[in-house]
Amino acid sequence: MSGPSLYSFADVDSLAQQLRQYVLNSQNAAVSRHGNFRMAVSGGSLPNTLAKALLTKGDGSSEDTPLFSKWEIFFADERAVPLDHPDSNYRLIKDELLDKIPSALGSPTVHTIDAERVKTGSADELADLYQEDLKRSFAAKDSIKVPTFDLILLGVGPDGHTCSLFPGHPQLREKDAWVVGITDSPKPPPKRITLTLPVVAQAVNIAFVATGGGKQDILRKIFDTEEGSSLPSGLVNVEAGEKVSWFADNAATEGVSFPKRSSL
Ligand SMILES: O=C1O[C@H](COP(=O)(O)O)[C@@H](O)[C@H](O)[C@H]1O
Repeated sequence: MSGPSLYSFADVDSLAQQLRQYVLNSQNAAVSRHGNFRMAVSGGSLPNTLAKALLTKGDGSSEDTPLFSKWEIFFADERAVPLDHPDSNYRLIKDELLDKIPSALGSPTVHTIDAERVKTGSADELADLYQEDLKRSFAAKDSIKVPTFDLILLGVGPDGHTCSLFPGHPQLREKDAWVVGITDSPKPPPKRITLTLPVVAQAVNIAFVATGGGKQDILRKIFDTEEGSSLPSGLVNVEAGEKVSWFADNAATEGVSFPKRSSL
């Protein structure tokens, strides 16, 4: 299997344009395969860029139209906070994207963390409940070892974390569970749930979005050093290879020697 693609664009607007094309290609292929589009999203800076990509007017063709009523949105990771809390990844995607989708385009089905149990449930209980939700969507008829998302959209932290999989954390080695809880996230808030690495690597397509000069050091580490391939984001590159695309701007890729592409 060959490696990931690293796309580098002049600015966030050009990145958003290409990200739109990539997401809609993925949507169109998924809808032809099985009638809907099952995607997992991250929090952090991603929802803002994703909204830029999806809320702009397209060229009006059927290939360039988001079919939101066929979308099922899951979370690559979520913080164990109420859904209206400022730290909630759901709240972020709701504020940035979901609330701004014109009603004529339909609305996605969104799979949130269990809102009733979020305050009192342990991280493990919340992870189990979310895994049950995934089972209902992905394994309703068959028993499957790992769910196959059509697309997973990821961010990367300055330490190389992605989802809520942090460097050196035991959850990174999880092989069986689809979703795990964590109570000691080095980035606040500490209590979270996250998809596991085998679930991320199984997706049909996986895209990282990394913008701004603040991502330079970590991108250099991930793409140009041995050490980078053992960080959580680097492990996604290793495990999923050519299924992985990185959407970055030139500010983030400055100084990265790994070959860059400038269009899809
Ligand atoms: O805590 C988190 O951080 C990562 C990276 O966020 P960014 O702001 O550096 O893009 C994010 O992907 C993850 O979903 C979030 O929970």
